[in-house]
Amino acid sequence: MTAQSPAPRGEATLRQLPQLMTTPPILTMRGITRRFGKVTALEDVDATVYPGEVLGIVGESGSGKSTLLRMMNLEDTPDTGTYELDLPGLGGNLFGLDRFERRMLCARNIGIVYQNPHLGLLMRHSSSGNVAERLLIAGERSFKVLRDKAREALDASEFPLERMDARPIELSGGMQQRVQLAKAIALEPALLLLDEPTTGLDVSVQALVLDTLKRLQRDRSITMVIVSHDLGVIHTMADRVMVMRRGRVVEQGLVDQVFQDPQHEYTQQLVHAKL
Ligand SMILES: Nc1ncnc2c1ncn2[C@@H]1O[C@H](COP(=O)(O)OP(=O)(O)OP(=O)(O)O)[C@@H](O)[C@H]1O
Repeated sequence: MTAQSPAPRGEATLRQLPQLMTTPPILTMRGITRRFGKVTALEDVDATVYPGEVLGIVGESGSGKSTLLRMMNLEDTPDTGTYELDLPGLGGNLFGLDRFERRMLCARNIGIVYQNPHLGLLMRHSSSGNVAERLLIAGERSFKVLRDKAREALDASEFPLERMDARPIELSGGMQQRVQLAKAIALEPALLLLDEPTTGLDVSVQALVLDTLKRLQRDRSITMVIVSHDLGVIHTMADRVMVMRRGRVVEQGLVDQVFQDPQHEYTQQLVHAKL
């Protein structure tokens, strides 16, 4: 199948990407299948992410987006499949690492922002303490360095610094997401994972958080994977998009290309529903 020949309806359309990605991918997943009892959350999914790009993953509820992101954060292991990150000192399938190795690898290299801040934050610890905790796991012990780095990450996330000692439970949803973001970027991760980071926020707050993410991406060239059911968020944030349905990737390509000229019937429905 080429980009020139339209796919028959109902058939997966995996478009040829332009030869823009000249560097090797930072993230490579192959043949990921995950079943929960009789439910197949992911079926033979491949994913590739290139340094400095933003990959969007879109699809209806239950299509497997969060399960795939959890795999990228090594929170879950598939029934079959491999996962490699092209980072110094790393080699082979990361699903083969033990619990401690996974924890250290994630603390040092991967940041994540969850839709539900309760998953990412200790709600009754201070905001700066939440960020410092991340640095502690990675081995930092100096109180001054912890405090300075936490402040720096909160500032970069456009969190109001006069509230840095407030507990997340006392903060608005938008501010809680900024604390999660600060925690996620504190160690300048090679990969930032965002699971519906703005879902549930007011539209105006959502726009502000997306602005912060875009600025961070532009200033630091952070490689990001963002999951959303909202095509607008994916369109704003992502360079490339993967469209998922029932645990499979049905279409992928450059965002403008896929949204302006969707080939798969399911993507066409998504795009037309948004218009
Ligand atoms: N721990 C689990 N135990 C049982 N089933 C699970 C588990 N995690 C995910 N599933 C199932 O796997 C499928 C994919 O779920 P997943 O959360 O990845 O979808 P999603 O696309 O992220 O959906 P949403 O947008 O609603 O978050 C769903 O049918 C879900 O019920």
